Amino acid sequence: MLFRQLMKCLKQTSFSLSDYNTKRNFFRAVQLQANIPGTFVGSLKSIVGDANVSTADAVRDQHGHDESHHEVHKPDVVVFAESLEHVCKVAKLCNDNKVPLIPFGSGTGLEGGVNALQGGVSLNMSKMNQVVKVNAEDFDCTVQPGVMRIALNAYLRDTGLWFPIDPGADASICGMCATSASGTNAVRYGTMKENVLNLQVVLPDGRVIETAGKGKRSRKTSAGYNLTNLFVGSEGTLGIITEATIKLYGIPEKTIAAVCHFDSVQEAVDTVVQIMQSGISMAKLEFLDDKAIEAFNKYSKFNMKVAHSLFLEFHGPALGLEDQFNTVKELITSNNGSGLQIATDEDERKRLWKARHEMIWACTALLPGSKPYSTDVCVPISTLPKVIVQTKKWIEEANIIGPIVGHVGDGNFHVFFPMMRGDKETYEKVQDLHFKMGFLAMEMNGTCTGEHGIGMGKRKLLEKELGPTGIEVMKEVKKCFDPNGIMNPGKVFF
Ligand SMILES: Cc1cc2c(cc1C)N(C[C@H](O)[C@H](O)[C@H](O)COP(=O)(O)OP(=O)(O)OC[C@H]1O[C@@H](n3cnc4c(N)ncnc43)[C@H](O)[C@@H]1O)c1[nH]c(=O)[nH]c(=O)c1N2
Ligand SMILES: CC(C)C(=O)C(=O)O
Ligand SMILES: [Mn+2]
Repeated sequence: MLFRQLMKCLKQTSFSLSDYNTKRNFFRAVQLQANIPGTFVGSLKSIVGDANVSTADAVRDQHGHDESHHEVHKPDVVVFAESLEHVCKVAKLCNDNKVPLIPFGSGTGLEGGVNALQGGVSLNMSKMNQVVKVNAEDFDCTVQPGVMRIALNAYLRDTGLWFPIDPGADASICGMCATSASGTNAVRYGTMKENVLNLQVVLPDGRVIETAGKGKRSRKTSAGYNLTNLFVGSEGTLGIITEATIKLYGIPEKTIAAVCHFDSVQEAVDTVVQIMQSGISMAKLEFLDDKAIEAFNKYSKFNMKVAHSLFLEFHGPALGLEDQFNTVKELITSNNGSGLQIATDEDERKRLWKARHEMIWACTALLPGSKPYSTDVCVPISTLPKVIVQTKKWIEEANIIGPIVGHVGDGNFHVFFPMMRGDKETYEKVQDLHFKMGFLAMEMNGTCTGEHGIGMGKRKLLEKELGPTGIEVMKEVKKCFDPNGIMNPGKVFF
């Protein structure tokens, strides 16, 4: 009976929200904590030392969730790796005993990537935190998995270089590789996919590979399959990233930030589309709707006009930057934009962007005591006005709080839904909206996630996005790297 129910769930091609929830609960019911052999924890201790193994409830709890709304799933044990050798031996031990292994970067993910759905070992990489090498003359560097984005930029400051990919959160660079993170600067510098030159990866059986070949860091390669980008965005399901070689950039000579406002979403987003179509190389091009500006003002103590707004930033040599700015200014005016204000002063700019990066918390604060549920879709830029206008209509119809904030220069945007724990009615409305947005994005030839990944929250949407054959091929790829299915089980696919 159970088997038949399972097969029915799996075969269904179309689905509704209630099917999805039934399916989720069904899977949850059959998933037990990993059956860890009695001697297993002792073996872990003999590899990494007693002090680097914890079964304490608080530590397991901390490793059983990220910053998302997804419910906590604790690992059975947390291991802190201090070296490549530790990682290889722990992976092999887990593989030999068929125990789930979940890499843990800094736990800032937004789709439940680190949650231990089937228990097992959470492998915390934070103690491997050395910058291995900076090749300033080649604009690249190699880092261990525990190196954090802000620390790396502080380390690089004297070289005049920086790593611009900025998801707002202070995440680990290898965690950012694993989720293919991006954020506000992607419109100019790309995402992690465009910025990783090589990765050192430990496979579940303990073998080590460098995805572009040992020590390789050329800007271009057409040598064989692109294993590097197979691991970028793999969300800990194929192997453990133990080093990343990434591109660096010169700190821009001049930076101008600006803000302007619009009466309608359509005019604001039309302006974005026209700026992008004019070929101007924006560094940041962000949209905040009126509701988001309300939250922004309240949380970060600004006094901005409450209207649909664009936050813009230009990077470049002083020569020519003002011309670019003036062209953008004309486009803003021609779309009835108003209140254009510029910030060239560094402190002012930092305050503006800090407040932008805190929008998830600003929106959460609209409902005291709530937790954030965030969504993330990305569409071809010309379809963006239609998708945002429709999303806003759905939010209004559902009568829920849902400010819209986005990296619209990339066609990517989020809705932040503050949610009270246990508020089933709102949760169902939000789940429904998250599906509708995902489907609409796909209909417009976009994706259900531009930057937060699939994790545990978007597995069903991925099935729709790739279709059965696409999913089947992805599963075959996983099998090739991880035949025992120990790497972060239950993520990306069911
Ligand atoms: C306030 C705020 C704001 C934002 C974001 C988060 C928060 C809290 N994010 C999400 C952010 O990008 C994401 O949190 C990081 O890329 C994940 O890095 P962690 O080190 O925290 O990985 P974390 O520990 O959360 O792990 C994430 C996934 O990667 C895997 N993983 C981690 N380290 C690994 C390793 N060494 N090897 C293999 N797998 C590994 C994990 O198993 C998991 O599946 C985001 N993102 C974005 O793209 N744009 C944005 O604008 C934002 N904004
Ligand atoms: C969902 C959030 C945190 C985000 O990605 C952003 O603020 O851009
Ligand atoms: Mn974002």
